[in-house]
Amino acid sequence: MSLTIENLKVTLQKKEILHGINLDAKEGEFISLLGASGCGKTTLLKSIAGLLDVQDGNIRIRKESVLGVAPEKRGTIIVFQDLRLFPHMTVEKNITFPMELKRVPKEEQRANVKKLLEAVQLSGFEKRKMREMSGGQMQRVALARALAANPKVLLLDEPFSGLDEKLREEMGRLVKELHELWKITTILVTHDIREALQMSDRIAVMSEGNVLQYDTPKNIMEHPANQTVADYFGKMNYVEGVVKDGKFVSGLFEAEVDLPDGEYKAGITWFKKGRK
Ligand SMILES: Nc1ncnc2c1ncn2[C@@H]1O[C@H](COP(=O)(O)OP(=O)(O)OP(=O)(O)O)[C@@H](O)[C@H]1O
Repeated sequence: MSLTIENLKVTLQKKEILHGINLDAKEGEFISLLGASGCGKTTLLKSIAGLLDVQDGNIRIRKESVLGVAPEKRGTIIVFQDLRLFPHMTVEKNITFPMELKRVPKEEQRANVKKLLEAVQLSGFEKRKMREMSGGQMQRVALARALAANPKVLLLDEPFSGLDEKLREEMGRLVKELHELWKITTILVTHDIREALQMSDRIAVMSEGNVLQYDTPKNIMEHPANQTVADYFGKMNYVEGVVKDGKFVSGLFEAEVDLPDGEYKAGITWFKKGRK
């Protein structure tokens, strides 16, 4: 469902952390919050979920303000980096937990678990104890549990950052696949520029409690709003692509260029011929 954040100000221990954030996500959009450590990404996510008090501004889900609505009644679910699963319980129990709270009938719970485990590619793992699962498998269970709550807005707070690069990419692909299928409005917090570019419809680049730019990956790459955004994206090593007829095309962004045809590597402000 759609999400609108209007002039949001949040103060923690007498220090203003968010200075008037404006952001909107259309129904089914995939948004990333990108920015240096401490810029307020988690604070924004927790505010949306109702885990922090808001001093000024508004948060609307499907046009209705959710300020004052208890976290469990907002229709938001956060998956944190530490996952917060119950290690002594089975996979099934972990996933049915939100359904128990909603008093979903047992039969329906079992059918849902089956469907969710299929979705996260863990069919047959119902009776396994959480502590017998690998890191990547736990991430999948956490995702299944989040989806079990049937959220209006799914909030992902760097859920893959503890994984090695290969697993991280795998999880990224899975989340994107699930998003394509279920179209749940999703906000992902990440430090990883490449992940944000690959996964998002739009990216909010944050710095020190403000949003510096909120736009599609393509527009941000082609027209960074200011030097801070350009420098931030400049840290990304490169993307690979092809120049044909004056146009550079890659999986991440496209740009008009005055270069001969061929394969190129590109940073935000440079192009280098060849793939080496
Ligand atoms: N409970 C709190 N009380 C006081 N200050 C806090 C609290 N939680 C976070 N902060 C401060 O708020 C600022 C933003 O923190 P936040 O966790 O939102 O940043 P972040 O962008 O998510 O960082 P990271 O990428 O490292 O997770 C930081 O300066 C942090 O020290």
